[in-house]
Amino acid sequence: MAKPGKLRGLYAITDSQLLADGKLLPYVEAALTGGARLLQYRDKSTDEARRLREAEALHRLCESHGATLIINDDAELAARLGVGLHLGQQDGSLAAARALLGRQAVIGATCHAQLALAEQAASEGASYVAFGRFFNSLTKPGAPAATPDLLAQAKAQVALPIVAIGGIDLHNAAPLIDQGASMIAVIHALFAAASPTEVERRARAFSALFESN
Ligand SMILES: Cc1ncc(COP(=O)(O)OP(=O)(O)O)c(N)n1
Ligand SMILES: Cc1ncsc1CCOP(=O)(O)O
Repeated sequence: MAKPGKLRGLYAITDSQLLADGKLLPYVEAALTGGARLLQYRDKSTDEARRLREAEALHRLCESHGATLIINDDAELAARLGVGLHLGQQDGSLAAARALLGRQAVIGATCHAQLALAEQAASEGASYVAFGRFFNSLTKPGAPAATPDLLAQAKAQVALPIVAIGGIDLHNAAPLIDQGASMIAVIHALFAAASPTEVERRARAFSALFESN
């Protein structure tokens, strides 16, 4: 199981469009330097060789910053690297992923806006449950909408760390942490930046929100 405290803070998620043209590694390094504690490699392409190369490079970066790497969707790639995994509702069995990756692996589950999905994920061995989208998301506009009060309900009912995702930026994140989110997952508000310096500044600002909460 993940150590207490490991699953708290800024959760950065990569996006292949925002991080094209050689931006992936410098922008991720900046996010980690700025304090991101988890990094999810989210790449929907079918280029297996590139995915393996990029995931390996991200794994090295995460290790050098003491951060946790999570692979989106792909349990085989997570097993190959010995890292964590995030599964959506259509991405295969969480219990099978737990059996494949072992007790120590961080495995997260998408629960949209449904507490029942979170309870099920907990019973199947999830390490965290993710709710959202909470706001308009440029990355995934069609994701089911959730409201912040869901986080307080989840905190009372589900004994796992809670991730909030979807349209979160530096102006709307704090109330989600107040309501019970122990991680804030961000794509656009972190990586749609003009330079690595700006990514690092944003990551520091997101991370600081957890110090005052
Ligand atoms: C932390 C986190 N929460 C939710 C998601 C969404 O996962 P999913 O529903 O599988 O959708 P895709 O990301 O695969 O488009 C996530 N990736 N990370
Ligand atoms: C993957 C995902 N799942 C629900 S919303 C979302 C996108 C989050 O990206 P952004 O922070 O840009 O809204």
